[in-house]
Amino acid sequence: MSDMIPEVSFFEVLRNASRILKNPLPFHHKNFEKHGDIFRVNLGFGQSVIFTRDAGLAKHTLQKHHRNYRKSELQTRDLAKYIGEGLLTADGEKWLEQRRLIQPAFHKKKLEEIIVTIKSVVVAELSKIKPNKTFNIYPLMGDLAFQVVAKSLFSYTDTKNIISRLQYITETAQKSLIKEIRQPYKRWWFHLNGKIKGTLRLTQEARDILNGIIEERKNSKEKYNDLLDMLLEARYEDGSAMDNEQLIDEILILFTAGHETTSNALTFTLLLLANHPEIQEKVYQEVSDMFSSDISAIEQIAKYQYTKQCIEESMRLYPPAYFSDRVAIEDDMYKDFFLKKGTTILISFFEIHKHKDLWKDPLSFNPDRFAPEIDKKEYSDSYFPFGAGPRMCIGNNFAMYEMVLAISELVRKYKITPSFNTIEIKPLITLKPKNALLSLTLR
Ligand code: HEM
Repeated sequence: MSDMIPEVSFFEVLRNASRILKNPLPFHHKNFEKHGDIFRVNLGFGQSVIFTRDAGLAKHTLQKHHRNYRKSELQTRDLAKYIGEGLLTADGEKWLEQRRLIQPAFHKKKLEEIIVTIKSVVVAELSKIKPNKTFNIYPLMGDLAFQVVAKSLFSYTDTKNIISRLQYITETAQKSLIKEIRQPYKRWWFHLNGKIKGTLRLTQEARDILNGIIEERKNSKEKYNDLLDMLLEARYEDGSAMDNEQLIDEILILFTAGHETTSNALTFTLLLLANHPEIQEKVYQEVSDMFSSDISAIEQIAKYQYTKQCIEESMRLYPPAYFSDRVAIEDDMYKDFFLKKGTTILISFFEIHKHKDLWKDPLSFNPDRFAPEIDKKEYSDSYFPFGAGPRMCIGNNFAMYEMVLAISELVRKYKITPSFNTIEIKPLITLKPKNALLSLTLR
């Protein structure tokens, strides 16, 4: 039976191999333009992957027919190697059990309890800015995002050096993983030269550090109302709590899932605001007006609507999680397309977010697309910065709170000017900014 899906030959893949390794996005785009919104890439040796920028197929796999799909081994087994089997990397029953257990800690009402911590970390990190100098803002946003997750978890642990060490280990493990995924043919060499062993040693060190923090907290009579307390108090249906090993897996997952994505989104938003002074001015009007009445962090988040729209529009143009994948568990149909059991579908959020049939003037930065008077239905089926369906990002509200606070604090204090020509991207596991050179002058 023909599945009706046009195919990109293995020869084409080989011919473009070095370009794909550097940056696969232009190859994807060229093929979407040539073949339409769904095509198959032949990877040789009987292997193939379906690529899609069909928003309907994205919804089909992630939401409407999600029971017929699981994540690929790349997103589960490979990623779990260093960060363990937690929410992001687990599948099936284990995932569902963990999601039910952890979801309440990320509920908006619960997050309000840690918002003061988030804001104080944002303010402390931004105080490190040296004004009137051109510098790369990306590392600062990386530190900010890591500190926010870490302090939300362990608000009152004396952890300054410990947190830096955990950040170093998380980032090193991520870099090793990218190397292994991008150069699978060199895996034997990474084993031989001790790179893989070295990374595993580092992640074991992180696990030992976290075990110490958890034990200390369990033995303490104090209540801190931070994420760690919430995770320690969470109970499975049978009344039991997570054991230390599972808790450590989940903490490492929160570090990994919550830090690079957020720092990418923050950086891209700042680059776009630098390039669009009139939009930056509108954000400044919003945040400087409100601040005169010295409102609380939670009120800031509610009121800084235009700031939020800028972040949403930035994640449309530069979605930090720029793709996801799913594998069909059983044969399935989508429209006239046959999706055979075992087929891997790679969903390009990057392409969906810029599809000319879905967005007007798709390449322009226009935060008004997300204005409150616009009916959400107009874009909700074509906009996936946090994914969709039951596996949608658990930290979406957390991330939005953090980003609104960071962008508003920054724009209120500084005028942002660009020291780059065009915004360049580095598509790795997440979509990273390449040249985040900015100059910040005190207002
Ligand atoms: C701008 C920031 C963020 C973006 C763009 C983002 C994006 C995403 C996306 C697209 C997914 C779904 C992946 C899929 O279905 O294949 C996801 C899942 C997840 N995210 Fe986020 N995320 C962000 C911030 C955060 C934060 C701050 C946390 C936690 C503190 C977090 C924790 C998670 C977890 C645990 C999952 C797995 C959920 C599950 O499978 O049940 N993320 N994220």
